[in-house]
Amino acid sequence: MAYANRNQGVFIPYQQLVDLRSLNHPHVTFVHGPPIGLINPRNGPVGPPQFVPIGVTFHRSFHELLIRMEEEKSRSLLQFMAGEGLVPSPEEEIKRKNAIEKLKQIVMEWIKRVACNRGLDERHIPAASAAVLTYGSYGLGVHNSESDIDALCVGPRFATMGEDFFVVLHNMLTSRPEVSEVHCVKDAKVPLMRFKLDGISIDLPYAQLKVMSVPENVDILNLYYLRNIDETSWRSLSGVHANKWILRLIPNTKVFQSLLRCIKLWAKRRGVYGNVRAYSLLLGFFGGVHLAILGAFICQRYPNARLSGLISSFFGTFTFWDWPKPIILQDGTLPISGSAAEPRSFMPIRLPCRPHEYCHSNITKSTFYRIRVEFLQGHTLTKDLLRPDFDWGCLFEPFPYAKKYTRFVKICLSASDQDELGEWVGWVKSRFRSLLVKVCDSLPFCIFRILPYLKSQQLEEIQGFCDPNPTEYVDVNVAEPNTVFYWGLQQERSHFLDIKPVKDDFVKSLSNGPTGKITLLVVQASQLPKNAQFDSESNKGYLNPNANLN
Ligand SMILES: Nc1ncnc2c1ncn2[C@@H]1O[C@H](COP(=O)(O)OP(=O)(O)OP(=O)(O)O)[C@@H](O)[C@H]1O
Ligand SMILES: [Mg+2]
Ligand SMILES: [Mg+2]
Repeated sequence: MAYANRNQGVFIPYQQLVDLRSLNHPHVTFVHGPPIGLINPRNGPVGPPQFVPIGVTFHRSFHELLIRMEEEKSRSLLQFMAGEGLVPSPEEEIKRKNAIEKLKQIVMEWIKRVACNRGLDERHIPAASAAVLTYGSYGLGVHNSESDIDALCVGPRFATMGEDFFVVLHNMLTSRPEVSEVHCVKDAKVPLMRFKLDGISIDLPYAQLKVMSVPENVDILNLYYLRNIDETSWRSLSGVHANKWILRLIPNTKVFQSLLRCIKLWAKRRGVYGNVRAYSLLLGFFGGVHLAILGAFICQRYPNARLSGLISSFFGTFTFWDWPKPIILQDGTLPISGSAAEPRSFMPIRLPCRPHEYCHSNITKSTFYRIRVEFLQGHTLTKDLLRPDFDWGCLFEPFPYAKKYTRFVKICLSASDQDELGEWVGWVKSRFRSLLVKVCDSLPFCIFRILPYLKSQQLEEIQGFCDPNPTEYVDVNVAEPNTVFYWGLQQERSHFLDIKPVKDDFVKSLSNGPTGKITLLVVQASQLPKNAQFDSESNKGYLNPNANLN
């Protein structure tokens, strides 16, 4: 909000200044608050009174000029984004809509079959109904052609997760010709089935409501439907809840969507976005939900700002944020007092739905550092957007791994066919955290359980820093289907890293799951495959999960 006054110009309070703080212009005057004196209770005032700046005033014509320039920068950013081909084409959108319609039909067929299997009265079977609700980036309208569709299957009281969802619906899906690569992720915080429908990746968790029939357009914010539901269903519903709240709490949906698209592209290019698709696969970086809440937070703080100003504020705010102070969207309720509800996380980000929980996060010391450096770099680049030589391209430069790190840990996962590889990679990724850091906080306190962990070997512990680049590559020199990761290692530490004990420890943590081959090697930057797209020069295809490395 700006306070206009024809004589004095336009006053903007500090909290609402976007990227103009660095301006040193004759038409800008700093405005100070009333004098604040330091008082010593015994001897009276100490030193001269302090004047704290509370904002700036702009000469009206200069202010208008700034607004025009900000609008111009916002337009050029939108053009840049369109050039990146991030917005799906109308054909792609139709394909997605059709896939969702098909999924809804399959789910309807399924629930009638379950009603039959469960011996429901014949008269009730035609009325048996379940719903499919989309959320995630698709629900927020910020998906691109690489995004999955996150869809929640909501079923009635007689359809169980263990039997009806993971067995009956699973079998129905695998028998359809248009469905492929069906995987069950049962041991995640939010259990789900993951598959491709007409080539589009779908994540499908399940929530069971304690009602006999779930209408197609069920309002899951209505307390009637939420009575007595189990904890897993609550967690599964939280994605849809969070989306609904975010869209309710932001002042302008269109601007929010543009901002979120931009910061997702930035995070992907800079290697701080994990293409996670399940909570347990988060590799210490942001997932879509974290960025959505950070973006919504900035939109709430600067309700009248233009896109370019929001980008600048995004970096300015989070560079100087007093982490681990949590990010909480204003929703009209009072903040929870005390820190009891806050998780022990480097960057707590609270979900905007009730009960208030925090986004699950696997941020480690190394990834926290990486993210903060990226925020700072973003801030340095965008704090003075209005300078004439500013170019949006510099913000979205791919992170130059080969220049930043001299050594990498190469993790190669392979299996005899693509399907097995999918299961194997999913399993290994869900355990990746224990390759980076000690994971013993969930163990009950028992010295015999903890002892082996005290001796254990994790990359961050041994090396002090490890950058788990989330990009997945394929090594064409390996005959079997494979997925390769290259994680950057700190330069200053000793060049010697005995990878064998690290591998042995990690392999131990992989028992009790799907099997496949794993090799761990330390390679020099000069040994990276020749056309590896690790450098900022190669732009397109950098994040292609199947980028060819040879
Ligand atoms: N760590 C998490 N904590 C809480 N909720 C999460 C978490 N990860 C995912 N979710 C829920 O699952 C939804 C889908 O997650 P997903 O990883 O597919 O992100 P997305 O926002 O859809 O981005 P993308 O375009 O990369 O798919 C999120 O919107 C969120 O509601
Ligand atoms: Mg998604
Ligand atoms: Mg997903």
